[in-house]
Amino acid sequence: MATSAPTAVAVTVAVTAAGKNQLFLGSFVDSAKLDELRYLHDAAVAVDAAGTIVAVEQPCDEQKARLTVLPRLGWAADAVEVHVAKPGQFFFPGFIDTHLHASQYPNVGIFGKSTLLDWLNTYTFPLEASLADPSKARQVYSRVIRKTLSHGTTCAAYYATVDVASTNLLADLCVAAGQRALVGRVCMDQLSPAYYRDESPEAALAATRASIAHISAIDPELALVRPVLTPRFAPSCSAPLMRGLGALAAEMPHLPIQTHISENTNEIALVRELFPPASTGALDDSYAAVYDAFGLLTDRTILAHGVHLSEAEADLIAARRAKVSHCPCSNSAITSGAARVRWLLDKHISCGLGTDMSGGYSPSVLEAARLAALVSRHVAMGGDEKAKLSVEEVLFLATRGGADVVGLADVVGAFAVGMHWDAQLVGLGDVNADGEVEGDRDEDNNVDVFGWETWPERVAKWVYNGDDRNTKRVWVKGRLVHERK
Ligand SMILES: Nc1nc2[nH]cnc2c(=O)[nH]1
Ligand SMILES: [Zn+2]
Repeated sequence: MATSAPTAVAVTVAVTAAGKNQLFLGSFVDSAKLDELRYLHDAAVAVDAAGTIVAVEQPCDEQKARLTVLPRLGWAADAVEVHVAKPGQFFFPGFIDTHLHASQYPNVGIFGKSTLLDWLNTYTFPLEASLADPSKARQVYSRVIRKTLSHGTTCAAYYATVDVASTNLLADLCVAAGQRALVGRVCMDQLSPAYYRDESPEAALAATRASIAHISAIDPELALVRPVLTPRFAPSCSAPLMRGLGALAAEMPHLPIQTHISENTNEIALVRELFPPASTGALDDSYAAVYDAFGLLTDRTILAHGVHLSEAEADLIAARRAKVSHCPCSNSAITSGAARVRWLLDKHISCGLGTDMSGGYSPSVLEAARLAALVSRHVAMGGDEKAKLSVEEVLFLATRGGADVVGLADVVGAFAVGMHWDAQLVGLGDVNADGEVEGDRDEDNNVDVFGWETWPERVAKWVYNGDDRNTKRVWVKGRLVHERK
């Protein structure tokens, strides 16, 4: 099927930031390092009108902030918007979903007993193809953006479809809603039904360039959305297309690349059959070596899954400094396997979390974090006791780890001067000293806090029982993009 014509004129949509200086007061929690959270209580974070954090002060209440921080910043007191977290609430960095298919959102939960290759043909390709209808694409993409924002996802690495116009629409909608995003037009010119594939490698590359041009035009500084080269996975791409995408990656070194790798054993066998090393000049017959042979295994590459990687492949990925998006929900739902995250981390491979909707059934990165913890326990039960991931570790993957995976390690994922205010306000059900429920109503909250828990215990209860009801407010680059009423 041909991709539809690119939209003729790129509409410049204002990439809005907060527009006003802001002061956030209360408790802040972020990752100090992989296995350690930092707790800043009675603290203040000042965010300028462009959405950048300009001061982090602790201890600091509103009075002290007005007397010291605001004058130091040269901010007039009446021109600052103040946000105070209630006792028991805390600010946490926004989540980063390093791998999801916006186009598959209507199918969440619909996968039966399928595994990857039959799942693609039965459920996925028909739905993706149907989004060439612009009104359907608008409906689906608007809802996936709203839903992920409501779960605290401030940055998402999206796959759209092969269709240029609707891929561009996804980028427009991200800008309008204020969600930070990588948006990829899916490249696939073989082994999928005739109704859903690029007509030729040349057509795929031209369509990819058209989408890159549109996204670059609506956000010239790539402040919020950026295009991402998206070979669906090796079996979907002919050698000429892979070669062309490798050349495009070299021509545009600012662009990230996203794809899938070693998710399912039948998929791996297919790659071996399709790309014998003699035909590609690859180092060996592994899946990672195929991407490497085409110049697609780089420090800008996001590899989803990596469930069945060999030792040598992981070493190659580490050597190329490519990143891995761990997708525990999807890997469990469509029975792909249990990725060995500790093993990857021990090889110094940067890892983040992906919901991989709709291979994964949940739009929530918090759910992905919880499942990462559980799947790591299954790996541990397989004999590797140190495979277990802690609450601190899965939250690192959901924030700072993810930021590194999408190439934004210096921009988002933590509360530090110079980083952007991409954050969520988390509220848990709390009780006062008399045992009365304070803050959030019991019926609108799945986390019961009794009052005697330590802060690490509260955060653990959030990870294991929390959901979007605890996500009270969400900001991206200083702009309020979601508020739970
Ligand atoms: N999980 C998942 N794996 C893939 N491999 C190729 N395409 C897909 C997809 O859409 N989802
Ligand atoms: Zn995927």
